[in-house]
Amino acid sequence: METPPASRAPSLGRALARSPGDERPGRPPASARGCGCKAEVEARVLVINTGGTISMVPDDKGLTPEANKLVRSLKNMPQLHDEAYAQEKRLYDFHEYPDKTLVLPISKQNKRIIYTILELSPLLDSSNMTPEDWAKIAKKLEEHYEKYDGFVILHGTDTMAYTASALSFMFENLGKTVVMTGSQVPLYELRNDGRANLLGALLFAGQFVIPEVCLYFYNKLYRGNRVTKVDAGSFNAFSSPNLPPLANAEVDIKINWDTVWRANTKKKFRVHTNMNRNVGLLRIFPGITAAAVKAFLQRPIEGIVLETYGSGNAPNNREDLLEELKKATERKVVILNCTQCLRGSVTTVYATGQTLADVGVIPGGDMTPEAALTKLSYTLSKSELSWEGKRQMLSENLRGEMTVVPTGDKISLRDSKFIQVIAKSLSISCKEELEAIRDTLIPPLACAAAKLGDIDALRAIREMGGNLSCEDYDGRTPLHIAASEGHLPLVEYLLMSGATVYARDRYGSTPLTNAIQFRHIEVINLLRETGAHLSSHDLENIGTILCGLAAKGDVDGLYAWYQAGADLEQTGYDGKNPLQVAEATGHTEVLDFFRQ
Ligand SMILES: NC(=O)C[C@H](N)C(=O)O
Repeated sequence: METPPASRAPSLGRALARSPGDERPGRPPASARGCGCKAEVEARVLVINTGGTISMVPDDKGLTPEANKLVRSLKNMPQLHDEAYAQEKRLYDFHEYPDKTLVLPISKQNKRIIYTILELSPLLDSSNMTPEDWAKIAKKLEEHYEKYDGFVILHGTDTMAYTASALSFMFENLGKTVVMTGSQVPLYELRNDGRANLLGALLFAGQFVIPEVCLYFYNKLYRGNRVTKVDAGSFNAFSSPNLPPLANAEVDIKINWDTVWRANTKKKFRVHTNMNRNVGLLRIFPGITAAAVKAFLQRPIEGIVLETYGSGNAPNNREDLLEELKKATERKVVILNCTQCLRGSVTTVYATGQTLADVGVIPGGDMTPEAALTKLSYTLSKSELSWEGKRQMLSENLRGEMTVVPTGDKISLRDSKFIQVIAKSLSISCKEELEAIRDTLIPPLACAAAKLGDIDALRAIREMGGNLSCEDYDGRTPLHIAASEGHLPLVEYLLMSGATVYARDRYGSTPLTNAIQFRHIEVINLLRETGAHLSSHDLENIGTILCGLAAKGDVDGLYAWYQAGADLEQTGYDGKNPLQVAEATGHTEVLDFFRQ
């Protein structure tokens, strides 16, 4: 999956297009390899194992997940663990969970993915999963959110689409990559799909910032709340009928960055675990009785997903049925309309569909039943919202779970004068080449606009279809530049436009470390509010850095690190802390700062 054949000639698109937000650089050059020209970088991924076929073994009752077996087995699989590297770097000496930590062989992008596997207890066949288990997964991830660059959740395939959908709502303001995966055949069998699925999931979680709950299966990365299990007997078990995959991992990994969902927020990541369980799925069928519908809608039910025919149709000649639905909505039961079809959307083109809207049923667009049910459960648990507020929330696109047709005039790539002029002078007309030009020109343009603090220019770039999380040749994003320059309104605008606070440039800097470097306290505070934090990489040699600032009497520098969350009592290489250094060098302003 990782290595393209050497003989393939680079296309114009491949040569020009650099994926925005691509390839998190992770750590700075820790050691140079081979010729010394390419530095190896590390990323940390947390794997939460919940069970499923991937970790099952046969017993007298059939396949069941076996606890504590996965790490032991993976240690013997060279494709998934490089013991020589672990020994050389004394990985087990430094890690919080030495007996649960593994490391992948070096990837083609020169990344070392160090991963830790934590298991939930008991491991479950996913048919046994409940909303309490979703909450357990969410809390485990929240507990470790700041310590890892990305996350993988191992899960059974049977209800993976439900869990992926539920987690997509439960994770509010998600800024890091979460990839769910599993397998159809246990990883311990000779021929299985578990190894490839786990490897692919780790590579996505460790190398790219795709801030969504994704589902990786059979070489494809999907948006988790768009999938449904469609095949019980194939490795190709999932389908995302209404949204193309976020990425394909074929000879090359190709990420469809335009599709990646971004939280567009200044708020910090948090999990919402208290889902409402008084929800249900009701699939209508020819001849369904009003008594059955009435029974289904009885208290304590608070909301249902009504699975209707075609583009959202139900019989409009069945007064008895419509009466039950109307009575339920009058009792404030929320009814969300989804189609029984695998592909397509609920509309009101037919009179039979309009009738449902008339009795208060909310159109669910092209949501899968799994997404609709979990969205209902999430929305109904928002006790701060009124009934109307909940209905409103259900019709909004919260996590990319439904397709919203954009209103207003969006300037398309082809309409952009600037791109047209360039394309014309280069005699380019095909869509792929236009896109390649766009992706090449947008990073420097967006970074230049960020330097100038020009929000209008960035707005225009965004309207042209440009991604404001794009990186220039050094991996620097507009947010890095705006943070370095201290342009607070621009930082705010970028965050609200989905820019990631976790981007690292090729020198290992994040927008937060740039803001520290240039002492932009308000920017530091805003980035921290949005969830930016110092990682173990940023804190390498922190004691020595702080002592250096104390020795120079640089109070602003110390304050910037303090605001960013650094511990000012760290000691430098000689065992002294910044306060002791200030005392020794007689910097009274630093001493005053520490005494405050
Ligand atoms: N392939 C699988 O993982 C199926 C299994 N029954 C589960 O969902 O846990």
